[in-house]
Amino acid sequence: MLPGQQQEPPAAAANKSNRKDPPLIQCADLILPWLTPRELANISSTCETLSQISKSITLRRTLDASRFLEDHPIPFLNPNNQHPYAYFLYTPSQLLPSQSPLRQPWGSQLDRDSLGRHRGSSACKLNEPGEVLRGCDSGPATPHRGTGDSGKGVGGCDCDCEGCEEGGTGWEFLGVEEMGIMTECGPGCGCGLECSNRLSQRGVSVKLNIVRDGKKGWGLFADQMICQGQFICEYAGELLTSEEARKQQQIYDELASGGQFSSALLVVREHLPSGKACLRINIDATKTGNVARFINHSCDGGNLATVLVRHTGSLLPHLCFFASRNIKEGEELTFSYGDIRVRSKGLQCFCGSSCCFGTLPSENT
Ligand SMILES: C[S@@+](CC[C@H](N)C(=O)[O-])C[C@H]1O[C@@H](n2cnc3c(N)ncnc32)[C@H](O)[C@@H]1O
Repeated sequence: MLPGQQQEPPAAAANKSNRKDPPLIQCADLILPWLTPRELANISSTCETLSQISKSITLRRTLDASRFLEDHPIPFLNPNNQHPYAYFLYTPSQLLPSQSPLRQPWGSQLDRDSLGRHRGSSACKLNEPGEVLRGCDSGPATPHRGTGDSGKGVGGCDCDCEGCEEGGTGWEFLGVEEMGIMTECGPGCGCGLECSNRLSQRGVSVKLNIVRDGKKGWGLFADQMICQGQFICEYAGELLTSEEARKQQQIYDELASGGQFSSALLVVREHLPSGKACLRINIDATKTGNVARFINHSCDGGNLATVLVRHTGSLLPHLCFFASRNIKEGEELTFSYGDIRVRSKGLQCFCGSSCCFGTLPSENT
């Protein structure tokens, strides 16, 4: 049971006593979820009612980082309670910066009712870059849903592409430092999200939580037993050009030098057999991302394998995490951020593995 889960939310208590409040106060529970933690703190200091509503919003934010966009709530667990949650905007999949919302409601009483249980229902969901937030008002986001009675394909769809007939291609794990590669059905296929060859596009289905550590900050943990090969999540965030990534990295490095700041900009290079990089993808989950932004580094490679998943008919691959071995409930999910350390005074590594290098990997972006 999560802290405070059985208590009456302060907003409910506040609502009871609020019936005669001015309309602005009555609307506060609709407006305040759009605010950042700093804005919430400022508004809390103006009156007791707004303070109570802010507290209930904070509580609801701690209960689900995913805003009901994934199958299960992904709570923040923080024993010392000084940092109840990390603030960021949520996207279940990668998107272009121009598609990234400026604000997003989080912690509203209405979230569960209005967004649905998870993104497979009537939730707003994101798809390929250029096709954002489909399904907000129009029900399930499966534009090519099959009839299921044609006898073709799997999972009840009528797509006849090779991937569907094979019922998923699986992934090939190439080793800790090498990336697996996998192809799924995508916009170029006739099938919908229910197709069994679109596993990673249905979002996070394993139970996870986000735990605060005094040295590493937040980390992503398994809240159930996870079997080797199971899909965990995509690394979702804003897709940057390499020039944008370099500029952002400089800004993040400056902020990190002041302490209390964690960036989540990941540079993925796909290599040719010759060893030359042939594709570079920059995914920045610092402002907008999903729970993968909380995955910490481990020098021993951790328990996650990174796999580049291509969707048929889509140009850019998606970086996804799969369990590289069986993972016990309560274990932290980690992977290796790389093996290059260009900065002499890199950030100290607290992975705790026997082969710990002492500093976190760092590359020139
Ligand atoms: C992608 S974020 C991971 C989530 C982060 N811990 C947070 O609180 O948001 C990467 C940052 O986490 C921290 N981190 C990740 N792995 C670490 C490790 N093994 N030791 C120390 N800090 C780590 C570093 O600050 C790094 O820049």
